[in-house]
Amino acid sequence: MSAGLGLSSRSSSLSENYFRSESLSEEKDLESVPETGCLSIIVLGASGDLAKKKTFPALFNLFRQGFLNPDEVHIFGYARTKMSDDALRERIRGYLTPNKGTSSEQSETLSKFLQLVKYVSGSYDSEEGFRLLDKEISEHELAKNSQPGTSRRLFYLALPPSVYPSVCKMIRNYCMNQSHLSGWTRIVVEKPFGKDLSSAEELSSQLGELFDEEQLYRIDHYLGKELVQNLLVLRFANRFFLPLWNRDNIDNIQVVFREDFGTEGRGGYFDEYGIIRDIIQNHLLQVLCLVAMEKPVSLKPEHIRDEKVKFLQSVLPIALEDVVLGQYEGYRDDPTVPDDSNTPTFATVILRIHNERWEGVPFILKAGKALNSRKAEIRVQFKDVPGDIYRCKKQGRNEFVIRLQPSEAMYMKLTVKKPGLEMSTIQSELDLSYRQRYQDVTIPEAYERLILDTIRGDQQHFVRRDELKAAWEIFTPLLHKIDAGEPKSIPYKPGSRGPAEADELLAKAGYVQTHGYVWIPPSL
Ligand SMILES: NC(=O)C1=CN([C@@H]2O[C@H](COP(=O)(O)OP(=O)(O)OC[C@H]3O[C@@H](n4cnc5c(N)ncnc54)[C@H](OP(=O)(O)O)[C@@H]3O)[C@@H](O)[C@H]2O)C=CC1
Ligand SMILES: O=C1O[C@H](COP(=O)(O)O)[C@@H](O)[C@H](O)[C@H]1O
Repeated sequence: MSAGLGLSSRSSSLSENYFRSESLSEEKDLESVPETGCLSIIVLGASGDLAKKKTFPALFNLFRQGFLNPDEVHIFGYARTKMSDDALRERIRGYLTPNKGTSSEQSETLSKFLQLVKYVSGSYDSEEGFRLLDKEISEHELAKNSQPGTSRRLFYLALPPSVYPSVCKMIRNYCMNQSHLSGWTRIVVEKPFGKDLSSAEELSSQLGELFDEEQLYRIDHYLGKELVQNLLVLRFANRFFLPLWNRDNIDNIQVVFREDFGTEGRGGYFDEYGIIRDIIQNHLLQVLCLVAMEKPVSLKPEHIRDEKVKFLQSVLPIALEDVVLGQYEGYRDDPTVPDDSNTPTFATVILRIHNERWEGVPFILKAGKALNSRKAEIRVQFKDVPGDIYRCKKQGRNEFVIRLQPSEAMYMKLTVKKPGLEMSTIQSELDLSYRQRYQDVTIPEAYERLILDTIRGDQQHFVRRDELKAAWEIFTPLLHKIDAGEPKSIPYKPGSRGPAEADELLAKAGYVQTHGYVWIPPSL
């Protein structure tokens, strides 16, 4: 097994007993603390959708790349569903992508991983189940001769947030590692973290009474995506961008999420939350913070998160004329969705920023389900060239596009001379397409990277409590209005671009769409 995530220059393997060993560790000034205890990863809600599709596959990928040492690691699934260890293994087996190699090597790796997985059944609010879980974990720790106090326990809550408080209480009361020496107990919680400011604050207080902020990892998987992780490097390690990244040069910025499928199978959950809580308030806003925040004092996680909070606090209250909501036709056919639901499955929201760098620049957040394509991207549109002697304005503006998925890429749309004898101009691009440029690199899944960060104790890519509060402060007034029935969601056809009113809002905000130019990801 090779340790090949490309994250560490010194040592990437946990078997070498270091955490926080990223190549930037000196710059980050993070201590490298040797860890000798065994590691138990407990997936609560192991019978669920996220666990099988994301959490276990991420653990398997870390295992096959050498980041989880079988001599130290044990993985426990926990849920109410009654099943055996083998039944859980069978449930997740089909979601674990084999590594390269012969088929016998592949099946050997798979079965070694599955042997690390055990299952404990119990409820989320009873002492009995958690005492049993603790017993199983402790037996594993003893079997590995882990010195008391050195073992590490990572609890991953792949559960509906309604049960977070009771589960955290049970962990606190019955399953804690005795955290002296270098051991620890860490809790990963999934979004949504609340439904609005007050519910999020209540949840934060409940969890805050049980665990220190350093023990809580609020995961937002967009922060684990390769091109999102690249944003600060791009902005602060390149001279190119420093003088351009401001209101003098940039006309507008969009962060866009599109899916070409609806809420199939998740209608009940989705109708309670809607697209703003599901995607915009968390994933897109987190991306936006990294696009727009000021340079942090250093790469220490707290310095980075301080800057994100400052940016969030400079967002002005959202005006209703800066919002367009949509709902795709057929959404209400789902039996779990009420016939009169106004829940948006599409939204365009413009944020306005009150600070020196961004005053007057609209930040357009757009997300939709059941649209004509699946993609997520950041689009930075520059102002027109003053004194345009080539009269190329009609061809479109300079844009810098960061394609988060699919086909990770960064490209700059610019005007060039059309090759040939005539002196005329066309739009073209400088293109850094990852699949072509980094052919030998497998881009890790977001969850892989974030679970590894949790094991290493690096909270940089997790949402801090004050950051969460600031994010809810921005959206709560609008969400309460939508919950009360206004503004209304405009119907749109599945497979379309969403409501035409959204494009009109973009044009009003100053976005100039380029016609006739399409970026095509290069093929190998
Ligand atoms: N699925 C996804 O793609 C994503 C999910 N998330 C978040 O991850 C978390 C888990 O999501 P997901 O796996 O889809 O959820 P599921 O609905 O599949 O729930 C996970 C498990 O929790 C238990 N459970 C379900 N409902 C309840 C309930 N009302 N009370 C107590 N236990 C319950 C069930 O286990 P049992 O009955 O066996 O105890 C179930 O298998 C959620 O917070 C979700 O928002 C975030 C991003 C993407
Ligand atoms: O958190 C969520 O994200 C997924 C989209 O994730 P991606 O990594 O595939 O872009 C979305 O489908 C889901 O509704 C939402 O809860």
